[in-house]
Amino acid sequence: MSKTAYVRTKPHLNIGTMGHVDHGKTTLTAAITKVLAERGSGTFVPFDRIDRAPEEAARGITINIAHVEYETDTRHYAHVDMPGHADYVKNMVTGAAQLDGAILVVSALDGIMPQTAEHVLLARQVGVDHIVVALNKADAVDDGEDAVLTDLVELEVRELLTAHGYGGDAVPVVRVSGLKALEGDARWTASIDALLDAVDTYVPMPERYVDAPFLLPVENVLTITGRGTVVTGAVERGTVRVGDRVEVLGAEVDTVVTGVETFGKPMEEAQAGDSVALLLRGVPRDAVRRGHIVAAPGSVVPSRRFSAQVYVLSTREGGRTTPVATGYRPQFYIRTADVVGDVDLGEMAVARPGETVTMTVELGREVPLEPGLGFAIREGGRTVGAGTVTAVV
Ligand SMILES: Nc1nc2c(ncn2[C@@H]2O[C@H](COP(=O)(O)OP(=O)(O)OP(=O)(O)O)[C@@H](O)[C@H]2O)c(=O)[nH]1
Ligand SMILES: [Mg+2]
Repeated sequence: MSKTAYVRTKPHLNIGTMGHVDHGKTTLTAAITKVLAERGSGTFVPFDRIDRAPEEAARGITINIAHVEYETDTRHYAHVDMPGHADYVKNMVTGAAQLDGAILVVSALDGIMPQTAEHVLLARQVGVDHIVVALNKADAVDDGEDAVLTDLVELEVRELLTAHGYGGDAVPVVRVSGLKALEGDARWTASIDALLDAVDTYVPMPERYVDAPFLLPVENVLTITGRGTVVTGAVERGTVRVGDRVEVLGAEVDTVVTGVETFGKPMEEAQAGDSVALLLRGVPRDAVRRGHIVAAPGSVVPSRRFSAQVYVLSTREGGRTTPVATGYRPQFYIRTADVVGDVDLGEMAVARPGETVTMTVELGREVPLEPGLGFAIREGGRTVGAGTVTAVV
């Protein structure tokens, strides 16, 4: 089994598609890989390979986010295709947490829909600072009367972005057709080129904390027969190499990294921002779970209590219809972890939908926490709040 090693020749960024169900995220993702494959940089990943990641078929585990990789002239990208269904927001939260930028896909035919707004809100909350808009299905609107409607959709999207602090006037909005580009239509292939140019220029290279102690939140755990247990995820900070000692917080095991890969290619050193798979020596498959943290030994201390600033989603945004009070016990999505927590609102006592409040939270188990860390609050399968840790108590 000879595998070509990953050679770092261009800066690496993590981006992804998000947006309402059926607005064309997966089609656009496939189209991007096709257009770039034809330029000679990357492999075409057809639609049905994105919606159904090979891992999902082979192992019967649910990987609700599909990763593809591609290169433009200046950058190497890992791209996640976010599912649009409300049920999958949890995956969006954990997937979006590692995004340096996002492509918001909005159908020019339908305009802003509830999940368009929900994804923008979540993106803001998990720290995605740059959004480029793909006004998709532009092929299906004719150049006459419909053009006015498309202008209105564009205006509406810019307003939505501004309302969430994205400076909507400056955001690139590119009219594209993923479907026609996939069919090889020259006009629409050019629209994908324009979209990629917008991503290349508008999404800046983020600061990578490569000198900090290594930390990787575990997204998935797999077993490779004959090799051992593999964890996957994005390196949040630091670097890791084969032979490095690490600890798995949550599993409370110390181990050694015996393999580092990205997109199936072995790499000498993974660094902050890379999506990787780590082979861990002698760790039983069922000892490690999504939500655990692989870190440089002794570099993080998990805790249970923190104070936070939280925005309680309004009813219109899909949030609760009634206020929350002290004693409220929802699920907290922190990095890739999903932990129950007790809310104490102090003197405020209640928080109404649409309000921003401070609260103290006591989690059901310890997780690594630090000021500035973003999280989502979910209840009965929907997002009801989004917050930021202000202090670890
Ligand atoms: N006319 C037209 N139809 C499109 C375009 N892109 C996607 N579609 C169609 O829209 C439908 C949804 O496309 P998908 O790519 O599956 O949408 P999605 O956003 O990934 O959907 P979910 O993953 O289910 O949220 C399909 O029938 C596509 O063929 C486009 O550019 N033009
Ligand atoms: Mg899809």
